[in-house]
Amino acid sequence: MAFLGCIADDFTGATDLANNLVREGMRTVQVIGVPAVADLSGPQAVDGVADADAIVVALKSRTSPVEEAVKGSLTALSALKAVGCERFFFKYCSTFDSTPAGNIGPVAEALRGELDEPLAIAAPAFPATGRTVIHGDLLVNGVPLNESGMQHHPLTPMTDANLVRWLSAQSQGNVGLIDQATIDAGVGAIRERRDELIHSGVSLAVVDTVEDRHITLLGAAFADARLITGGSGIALGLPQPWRDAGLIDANQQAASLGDFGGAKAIVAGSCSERTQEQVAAFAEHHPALALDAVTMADDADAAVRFAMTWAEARLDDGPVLIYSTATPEAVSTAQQKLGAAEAGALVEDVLARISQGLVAAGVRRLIVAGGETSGAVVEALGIQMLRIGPQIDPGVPWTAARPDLAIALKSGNFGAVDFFTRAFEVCP
Ligand SMILES: Nc1ncnc2c1ncn2[C@@H]1O[C@H](COP(=O)(O)OP(=O)(O)O)[C@@H](O)[C@H]1O
Ligand SMILES: O=C(O)[C@@H](O)C(=O)COP(=O)(O)O
Repeated sequence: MAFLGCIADDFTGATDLANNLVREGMRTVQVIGVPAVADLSGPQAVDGVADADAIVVALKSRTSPVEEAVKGSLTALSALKAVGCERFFFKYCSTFDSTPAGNIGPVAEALRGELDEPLAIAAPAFPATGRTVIHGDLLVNGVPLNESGMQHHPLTPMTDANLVRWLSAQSQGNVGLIDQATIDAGVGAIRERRDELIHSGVSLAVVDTVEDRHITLLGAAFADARLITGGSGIALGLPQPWRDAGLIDANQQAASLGDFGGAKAIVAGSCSERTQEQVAAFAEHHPALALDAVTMADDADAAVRFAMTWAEARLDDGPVLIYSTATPEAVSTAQQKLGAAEAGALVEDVLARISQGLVAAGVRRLIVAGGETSGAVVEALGIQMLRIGPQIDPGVPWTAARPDLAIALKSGNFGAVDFFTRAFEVCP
């Protein structure tokens, strides 16, 4: 019976979390969306659920209206409770992707209320990918979040690096901070600070995290919490204290995925700085097709047909890349013409239909870049569950979507610059 139930607000985030849990020796199943949650128990139960230590439910709730995000997350929580999970994890982005309206605060508060926990930590940092929190400020490779490129995100522009302020704007309750000095003072000091915050009426606490040792200390201090909220980094610190307390089994090996043949393709809808670099690096030596959002708006069907004709002529010769990845200036032009949400939805829809076409044309190893984009693609492909395989770079594993389809969901900002070529060398 699974011990840990996780609710992830997007699909790349869900595989990132599942990857870290697997690396820490927990048998982990990732299921897709609220419909799949209904299949967690009973005779139709998704394969692997019965033996899993952790279940990760991937939602696409990061940018949905607040009420929808809260409702979907509570539905996932009750399904996870129904299959016997005792601890819960709300996974959001290591760059805290959200708007001043939500959805991190409202979802965290709803889950905390439902679980009757007095306080939940907010722990987005993932030092292995360069995300740290110090004095409550989120840094990406040492640069404040609001200067890191994330201020230009098409859907969740992050214009303030201070998470206490950002999370307070989204929350009804009070938000506090557990700072680095307290964490360095050890588990006892962290727990004292937690109690102090609870007594002063704080219900969400941002935690500083600069190095991996902070993750270990926080994991030990909060191993008894029923709810953890954060990025996948904090999940690296939890399995060992749970094992020490006899709550989960000894270390398990991640299953290998087997062999995948067939054609290879990449679909990129992320406009993050790192994806822009990865697209440029790949396009230097491989076929790459850029799609323009404004042109798509004129005739989306024609854009899909054009991309498929282009891809089908090249798939036999090696991996191809189809991308809408664009500079902040190009994104802003498209958003002014179409509206930000409308442009995002249109591009996601076109890339999702192209992905369907690619799989129908024989692609068996598919990389998708971008969290929202991945959500749209996985939904269009009708995938219900992903089995986690080998890691390509921190936060991004290959997964098996079907016995004959390997898929890697890459967060916009994750992966080395040569990710798109190297991924196919790691591929099962
Ligand atoms: N050229 C473009 N113009 C406007 N919006 C775009 C363009 N390309 C992609 N988008 C949208 O930007 C959003 C990128 O978000 P996402 O896929 O989550 O990437 P990331 O992982 O970098 O956050 C998606 O909604 C996508 O459809
Ligand atoms: O925590 C992270 O950075 C990732 O797991 C994640 O959530 C990525 O989201 P996108 O950048 O939208 O892919």
